[in-house]
Amino acid sequence: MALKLNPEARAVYRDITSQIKSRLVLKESSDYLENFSPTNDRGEILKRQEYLREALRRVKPGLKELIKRVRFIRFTRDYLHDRVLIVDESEVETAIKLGLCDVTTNPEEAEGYPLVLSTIGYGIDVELLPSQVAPELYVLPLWENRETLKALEEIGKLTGEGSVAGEILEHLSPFGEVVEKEKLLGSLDELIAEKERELNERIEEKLEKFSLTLTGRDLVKFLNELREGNYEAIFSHFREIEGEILDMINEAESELSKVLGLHVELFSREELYPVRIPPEVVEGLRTELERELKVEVYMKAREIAEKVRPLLPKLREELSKIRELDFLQAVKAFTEGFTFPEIAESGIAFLNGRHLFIENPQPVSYVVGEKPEWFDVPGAENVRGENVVILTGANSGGKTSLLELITQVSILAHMGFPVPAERARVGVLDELFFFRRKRSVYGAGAFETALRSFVRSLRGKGNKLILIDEFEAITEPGAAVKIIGELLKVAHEKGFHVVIVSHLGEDLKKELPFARVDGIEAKGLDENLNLIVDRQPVFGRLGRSTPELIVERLARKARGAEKEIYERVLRKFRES
Ligand SMILES: Nc1ncnc2c1ncn2[C@@H]1O[C@H](COP(=O)(O)OP(=O)(O)OP(=O)(O)O)[C@@H](O)[C@H]1O
Repeated sequence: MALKLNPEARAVYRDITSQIKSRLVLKESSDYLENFSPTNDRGEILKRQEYLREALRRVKPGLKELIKRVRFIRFTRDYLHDRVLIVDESEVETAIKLGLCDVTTNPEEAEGYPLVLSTIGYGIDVELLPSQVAPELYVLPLWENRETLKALEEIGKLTGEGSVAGEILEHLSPFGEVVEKEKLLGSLDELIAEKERELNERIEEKLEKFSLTLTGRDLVKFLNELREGNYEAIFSHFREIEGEILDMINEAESELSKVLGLHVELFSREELYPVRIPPEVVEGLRTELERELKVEVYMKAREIAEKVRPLLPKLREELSKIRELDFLQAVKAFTEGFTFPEIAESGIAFLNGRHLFIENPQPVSYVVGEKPEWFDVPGAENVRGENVVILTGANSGGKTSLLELITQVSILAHMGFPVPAERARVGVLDELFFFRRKRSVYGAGAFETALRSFVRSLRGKGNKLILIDEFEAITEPGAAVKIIGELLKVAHEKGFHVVIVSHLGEDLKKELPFARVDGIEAKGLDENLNLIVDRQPVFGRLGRSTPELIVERLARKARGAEKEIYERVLRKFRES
């Protein structure tokens, strides 16, 4: 069952999960976090710990960067309008069910489709399988996600778990040729216009040179031939240049043919200069190229799909594992330096716990309930396994922060996560209550609400940890001692664990012999009159309050009559 959290404990849980979520690369991975919601099942906690201990080792430096390159490859079932499938009457139903393209039994209806597939010999032979009818649907998503495949391959190497992505990439590589051709087809107009321009330029150059050779001696020869009526010689002169131009045209065409992978004849032989390709010829070429390419793409895709299909289940598995890896890298980053707590029957103890949301916190060691043998911090001899602790001490000493830290450690432990401490032991809880001090609300309404929440937390049985931040602020001190005293007795009788922040430590201690009183103390004042606080509570000792320290400081500094008065006040403090 889930560990029950009251609203303020739940808010701490939310803070923790949003910290982890902020370290995820993929939004989808946050689903994983839901498997780790706090539980009161000891076996489950231990199972999660065991899993995380192992799994967090798989996270290696650089993993996050690789995960950033991964996109989820979606194979969608599209209806392809460029093909028809000719089948036998008996196969029609199955073929239509594939839902991949038009289906017919009549070969005549196949006209107009660039791609004709058939199970009965009227086109490219296929079996009624998606991978044969529409192999592009397998290959294209993979081709477009080569970056993801490369990342998966590297992740496989990094984690040592291997990957099928490398093999898939190898199979895919021949697809590059047809993709190149598709690109070429897209820029056919520019390609041809460029060739046309280039060719005209070369012809023009040739003609210019030709006109130059005609000057001088050639001109005299030419005139002589003209006079003699030797037209044949004149024509041969021109034919020579005509031949050269034709050579150039042929050369240009064979270059284009090579690029397009198809024999083309584009330039008119009638009009040699300027050469010009009529638009309808370009269109004709485009149609032909498109048709050829369709078949080529299909054939290549089919060949590749055949090889790649058996690898897809493993690829899917790898992709879904990416979420897990992403989750793990986020957890690892968040829990850097944390330790897995021992899971015990009850109570909570930790050494050098570090508050999650205070920057550079002073580490604090704390224990509620049974004291582990390793809990040997200074003053630990004053800890006697008390279940109920009253936390007292200086203003802004860190009392609230300590309750928060206890909540954080408890929640993380119940998630099966490591906790921010050097060592920790956490008893399995059924319920965790955290009551913050209600700062701005005063009056009977606030008191009533607070009292009701407190009492409600004491109902029933089970393992409970109840953390209460200064209850008396909303009632009179005298009444508070009576109320808190009785309620803590109930908690004690029921074996619940309680930490309550109170300034009434002294009075409560008299009422509650079973409780321990801890104190967070100011070590003194710095040169700016600021308190120097030791965040580590002193076990079994009331925390000196701030006013006392200030009086002490003034008493030390003052002279004469004033000093005497300060000392008298100070003595009053010391008496109690
Ligand atoms: N372990 C710690 N290390 C460093 N700073 C801390 C630590 N604990 C608390 N602080 C800082 O001390 C300040 C006061 O803390 P907190 O509010 O917990 O004190 P408090 O004793 O509950 O105060 P109040 O008497 O007003 O209720 C906060 O700014 C907090 O960030």
